[in-house]
Amino acid sequence: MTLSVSNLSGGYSKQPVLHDLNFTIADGEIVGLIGLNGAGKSTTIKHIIGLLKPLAGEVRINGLSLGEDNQTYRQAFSYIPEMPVLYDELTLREHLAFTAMAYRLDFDQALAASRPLLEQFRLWERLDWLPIHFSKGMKQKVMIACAFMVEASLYVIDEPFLGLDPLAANDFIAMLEARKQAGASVLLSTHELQRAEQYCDRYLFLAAGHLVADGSLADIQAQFQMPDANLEEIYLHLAKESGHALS
Ligand SMILES: Nc1ncnc2c1ncn2[C@@H]1O[C@H](COP(=O)(O)OP(=O)(O)OP(=O)(O)O)[C@@H](O)[C@H]1O
Repeated sequence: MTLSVSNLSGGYSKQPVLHDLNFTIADGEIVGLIGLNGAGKSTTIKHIIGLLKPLAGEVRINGLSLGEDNQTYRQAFSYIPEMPVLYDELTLREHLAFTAMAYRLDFDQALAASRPLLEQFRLWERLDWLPIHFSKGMKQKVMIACAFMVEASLYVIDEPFLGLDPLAANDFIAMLEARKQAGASVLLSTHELQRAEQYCDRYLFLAAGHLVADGSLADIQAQFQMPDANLEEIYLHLAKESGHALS
């Protein structure tokens, strides 16, 4: 089991935003984290990556909690934030070198392994550019390139498609699938439900900090007795059923 979240309650103050979440992600699984604005997707992610401390419960990656072994825990996952976070004074090459250092990778080897991805993203010839010269989508690609330079057990990705053109979005999905084939797990928050159906094995539906569904499309269709509905239809139904309380 790559990720296990047990009885997690948490948030930004003593008042919890997340309420008793329980879920797991197996090796080689791509799981979509879904919910309306404010449902708690980013907050869940912040708990998994150790930016927030649980008020109750725990998160384990490969069986370890952050408190048990900080270094091993942090090196087991790679994270792509919702908004690109780049250092103005570092070039793309230096961003990659910085990532390699954080994960104790040999930079030349890691860069060589990342070359196909950087070429696909048309960044290979821009290794010495500074972020100020990159477009929004290019900045997002830099974040993806840094995250995928690492062969992590778990990729935690917050809204990856913001700013990506359709070609880059397809390339990105192909990358996720390649890592999945290699046994890695992915937890990815997204509002793009139609696209999520192409590549997610399972979905976690969050509503007002509660986990209201966890399963494959077939599981969720059965749970809500909507056998022919797609993910978006089920989601809209859920949102309306609860009088828009899913926020
Ligand atoms: N830094 C913060 N301090 C206090 N409360 C916060 C903070 N960030 C988010 N929240 C609150 O936590 C709740 C969940 O927010 P979160 O960002 O996790 O939602 P989300 O599902 O990721 O939404 P979106 O789809 O808009 O990105 C919301 O009520 C929000 O107001």
